[in-house]
Amino acid sequence: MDIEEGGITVSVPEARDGASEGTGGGVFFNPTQELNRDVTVATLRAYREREPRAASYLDAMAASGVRGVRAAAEGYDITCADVDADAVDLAAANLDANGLDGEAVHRDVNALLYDEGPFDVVDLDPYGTPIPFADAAFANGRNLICVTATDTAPLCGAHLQSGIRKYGAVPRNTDYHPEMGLRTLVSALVRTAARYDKAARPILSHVSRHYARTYLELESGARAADDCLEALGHVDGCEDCLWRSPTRGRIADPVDACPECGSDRVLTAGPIWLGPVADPDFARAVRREVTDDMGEAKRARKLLGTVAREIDTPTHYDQHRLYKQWGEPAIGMDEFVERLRAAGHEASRAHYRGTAVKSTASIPEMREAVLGTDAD
Ligand SMILES: C[S@@+](CC[C@H](N)C(=O)[O-])C[C@H]1O[C@@H](n2cnc3c(N)ncnc32)[C@H](O)[C@@H]1O
Repeated sequence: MDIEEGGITVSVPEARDGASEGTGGGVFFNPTQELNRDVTVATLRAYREREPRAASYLDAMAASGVRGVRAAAEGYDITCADVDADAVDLAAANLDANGLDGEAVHRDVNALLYDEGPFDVVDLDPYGTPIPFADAAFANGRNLICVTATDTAPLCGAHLQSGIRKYGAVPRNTDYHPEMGLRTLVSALVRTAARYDKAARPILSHVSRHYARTYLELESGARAADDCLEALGHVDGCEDCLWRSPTRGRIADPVDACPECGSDRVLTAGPIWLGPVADPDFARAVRREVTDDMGEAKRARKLLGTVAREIDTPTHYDQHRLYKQWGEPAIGMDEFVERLRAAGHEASRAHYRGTAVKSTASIPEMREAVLGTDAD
């Protein structure tokens, strides 16, 4: 069937249960990833202003080619790659049908990157973890690496051993799992880039539905890579009172007991990325590039606006859980954030959950700020 997305028309297989599967069910297409693709296109537009030399775009896992076709329509010099021959034929036909130039190649993207790289922008959009493709992408990417990861259970510590194996980090299953997942992913990608003497800094990231997406800008040089690694660290967190303590530095020095409530239920996660996951100015620039021909324009603008305003903390608190702990009825989120700010604390909402609040205040400070009474 034909679908319209962001001003282009592409032929895609019939979707079953939201997404068509690559194996046995034809070429993969997931209509619910339109938000991801709309944000990608807006990012490619904004990135051109930031780095005018960026011209080539590798849609490394093209499937129907919808992402690459949309990038071609933006003027990028695109290559669509896939190991599925049907996908390559479909991507080529979709480029053709839209009158756009570009290549569709039947290649394993790891081999392609080493044989044909470098590419200015490399977009990894695999099934599950991107890690099998990360070395080739960072070794052969020049400016921007865009990465989707859908294996949220390993990333956020719900499947601990799998997370440790794939990401070379200890992710913990905390109640701030969107941050945990995203920062475990970025940690692994930053360490991968460092192997090639490159700094990889996230300039935009979001956690939406069941995936994390991050855009990492590259800077070549051993010193830049070293500086970037300084933003890795670990977080100690108490499962009982929700106390959390992020510490930068590569060597974890975990605590045995919570300094706030004395509980020994303290979990240490790391190395995770403790630096910024987005550049607020770039997020605003991307937001300005969202256009009304995008099917998810409304959600994309809301998401990017919240990302731009989000404060830079590696954890968040769930407002309902805080009020439960305090034994008080919850107030509205905007009012909650306002009261924290009025008391002099940095505070914001988070883009991934309506009840998530980010703040530099400790829990006793938050309680004081919003209830006007200190913790017992
Ligand atoms: C999730 S789909 C990509 C969806 C697509 N980017 C979109 O926006 O609709 C993953 C694709 O990766 C392809 N793939 C898996 N391993 C690959 C490899 N080593 N090299 C190139 N493509 C690969 C699969 O055949 C599948 O088409």
